[in-house]
Amino acid sequence: MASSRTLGTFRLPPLPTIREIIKLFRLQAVKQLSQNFLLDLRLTDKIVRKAGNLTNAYVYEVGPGPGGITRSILNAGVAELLVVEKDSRFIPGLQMLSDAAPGKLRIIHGDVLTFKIERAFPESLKRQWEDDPPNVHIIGNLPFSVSTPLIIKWLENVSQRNGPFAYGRTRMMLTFQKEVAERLTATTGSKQRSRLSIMAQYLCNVQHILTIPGQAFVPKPETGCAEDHAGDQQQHGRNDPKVDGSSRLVFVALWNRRVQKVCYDLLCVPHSRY
Ligand SMILES: C[S@@+](CC[C@H](N)C(=O)[O-])C[C@H]1O[C@@H](n2cnc3c(N)ncnc32)[C@H](O)[C@@H]1O
Repeated sequence: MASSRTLGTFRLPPLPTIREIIKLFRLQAVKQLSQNFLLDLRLTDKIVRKAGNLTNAYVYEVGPGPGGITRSILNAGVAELLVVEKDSRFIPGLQMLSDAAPGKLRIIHGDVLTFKIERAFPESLKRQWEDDPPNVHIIGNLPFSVSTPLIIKWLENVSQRNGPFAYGRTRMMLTFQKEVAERLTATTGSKQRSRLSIMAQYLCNVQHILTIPGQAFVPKPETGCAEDHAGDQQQHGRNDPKVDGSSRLVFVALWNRRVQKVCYDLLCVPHSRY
């Protein structure tokens, strides 16, 4: 195994740009899979830097798509990056990245909602809940269509200390449409305060990290993509004709707290009611 110094200084060799990869493999975005890509590697580098020091880390990326964030994670000197992508069209482009970073990128063609990450990384990474967090991180520009069910599933996993949290207090850096991010971070008394705010903040320290304008994505997200949002409006009885959840996405970091008690009752509510 390479020394930590070598791992920390790894850089990918020159590669086709993400735009060229999209052209080469004809990767037009598919609306049903909430595909909105980040092509600017300076932006993806910035996002990945916000996840903290990833030197020698084990990282789980959700929905790598054409691989912008994936490249930035690999350049951060990780020990291993495991990506789970549902759309098979992206696999050849990711394979190209894997060839450029031998032994570092593991590609799973699968569904993040069912993939079992708890067995994917070495047992030796596991930490007690009360210890410092393990060197395991989750990063993802999440597809809108799965972001709410996924975060609810993961909060349930946090409360039960299983799934990605079988390693300990695994940290997460994830995108959400603006409205969901506002609910995740809403403080007591604010208009956006909801079950999701209470659950997330009971279990984790939740931080708004970065707002990304819609123009940074290709294609720019549309209102129709925000499937979660419809359920949200129903739940809160809001009738706001101008929904801008589509135009901005927000990266939110969730740092699991050392809470002792679980709040399982809250987690049993179907996701459409958060
Ligand atoms: C918003 S795009 C982000 C792509 C890329 N990470 C970026 O930032 O440019 C979401 C990605 O998640 C993938 N995806 C959608 N549903 C998924 C699922 N259930 N499991 C795994 N990947 C999924 C899509 O195919 C797409 O590549």
